[in-house]
Amino acid sequence: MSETIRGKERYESGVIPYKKMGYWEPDYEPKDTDVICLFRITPQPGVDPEEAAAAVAGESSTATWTVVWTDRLTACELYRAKAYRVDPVPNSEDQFFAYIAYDLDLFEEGSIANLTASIIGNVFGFKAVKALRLEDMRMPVAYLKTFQGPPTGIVVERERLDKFGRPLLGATTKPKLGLSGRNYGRVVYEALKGGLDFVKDDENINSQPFMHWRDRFLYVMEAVNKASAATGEVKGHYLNVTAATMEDMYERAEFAKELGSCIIMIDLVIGYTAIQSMANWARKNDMILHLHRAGHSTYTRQKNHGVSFRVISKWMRMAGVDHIHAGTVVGKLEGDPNTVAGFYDILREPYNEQNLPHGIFFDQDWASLKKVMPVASGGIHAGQMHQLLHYLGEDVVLQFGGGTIGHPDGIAAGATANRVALEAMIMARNEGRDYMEEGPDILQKAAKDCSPLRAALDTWKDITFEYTSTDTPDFVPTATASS
Ligand SMILES: O=C(COP(=O)(O)O)[C@H](O)[C@H](O)COP(=O)(O)O
Ligand SMILES: [Mg+2]
Repeated sequence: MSETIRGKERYESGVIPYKKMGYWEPDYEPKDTDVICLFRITPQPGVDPEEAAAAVAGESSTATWTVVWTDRLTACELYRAKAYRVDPVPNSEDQFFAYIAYDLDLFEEGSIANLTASIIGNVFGFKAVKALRLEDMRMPVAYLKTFQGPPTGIVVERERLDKFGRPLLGATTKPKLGLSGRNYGRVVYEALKGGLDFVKDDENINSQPFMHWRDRFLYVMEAVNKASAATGEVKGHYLNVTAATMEDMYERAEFAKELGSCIIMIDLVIGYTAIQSMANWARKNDMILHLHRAGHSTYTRQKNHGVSFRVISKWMRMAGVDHIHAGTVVGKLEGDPNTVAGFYDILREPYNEQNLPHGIFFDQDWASLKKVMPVASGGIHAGQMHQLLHYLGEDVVLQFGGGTIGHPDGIAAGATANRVALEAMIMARNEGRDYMEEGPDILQKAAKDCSPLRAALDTWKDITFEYTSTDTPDFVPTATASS
């Protein structure tokens, strides 16, 4: 008992050994081949920020709580992570940005599981810190080259779909649970026939008693094929293959392929290794891989603790997904314009320059890894089309679940409203008009010739989910990041 209290007192009085053990090196110059992490650290009261940073460096690399003689049997100077810089977080009393560099030799090639077991393995429960958030990472090109990245990428996806120059349109089938296979297929057919490019399963649709997965796949693909024939366009439905085991997921993915689907879907909750395995499968089978970020808010939402979604975006581009849900700005789920723009930059750019307002702390060369198509989904509707195009750009899937299936005149009308609104906005953009400023007028004009759009605008006119101050980053980043 007395030992435990002494241990706690050591933390509270700031006497923790990691700095002395060599995990704090203010003169360290990170190498091009180092992995660099930026942590937001809230040290326990009384713990010196440099000590806390050294503790995080230690526990996320080689250290334990005391000196071990076996260190001397290793190249410990090389393998120790180095905390080399600590800056106070502007406008905060007790938070610090800590920069930590890790040698490339600490990580197995091409394994997100191995990377994360170090970087987020133990440190988040560490007594030396009250809270800890992984804000950003700089991946060295040498390390990125050991990952294969997205199986398809934005360019090839557009070529396969034969759709260019506009965002793609999708919808999540609703209600989330309960439809039988045949009714489910009807929703899919109507939405595709009405003008959408994709429909998708919801994150929690797998193989429940009301609709087993094979029924879902059969009815959905019948709907996709009929809609393609009726419209002359390539159509798709993200068949969610998420299941309890890899064997089940492979079986479902194979069946999707056999039925001619161009895309399958997985949920983030299946885990990093399972995602990488499904990416390999998609690569071998010429399949687009859609990822729903189910579960991420449990660790991405709090601004002082957890992992930023920009880091998850990086890991997923490396692991290899083609689509990832990345926020809407104007929809029902949290995300301010700048932070969401940062996620989209990470997914779509070949090279990210440091952009502190977007939350991007490091220059990042993506080493030719393909681009991931961001998916905007959650509480969006046709009346927001100008805002969606303005905030999210052209390489994005705009996905309207309630905003298609909740249309008063039915699902096909909901889909048509979205397609007409999008095409009106794209035409305005192509004519060089300020579609953000003129957006509402452009939509009203288009609605004169399109009664489904008229009904959509009348139904959802007032609904915009404004972002609130709690969703904005709680710092104005002024510190210059080094890389
Ligand atoms: O079912 C929906 C949206 O339905 P609706 O369009 O009816 O709101 C998706 O699961 C969420 O968008 C996920 O959120 P995110 O995309 O932020 O991960
Ligand atoms: Mg959903």
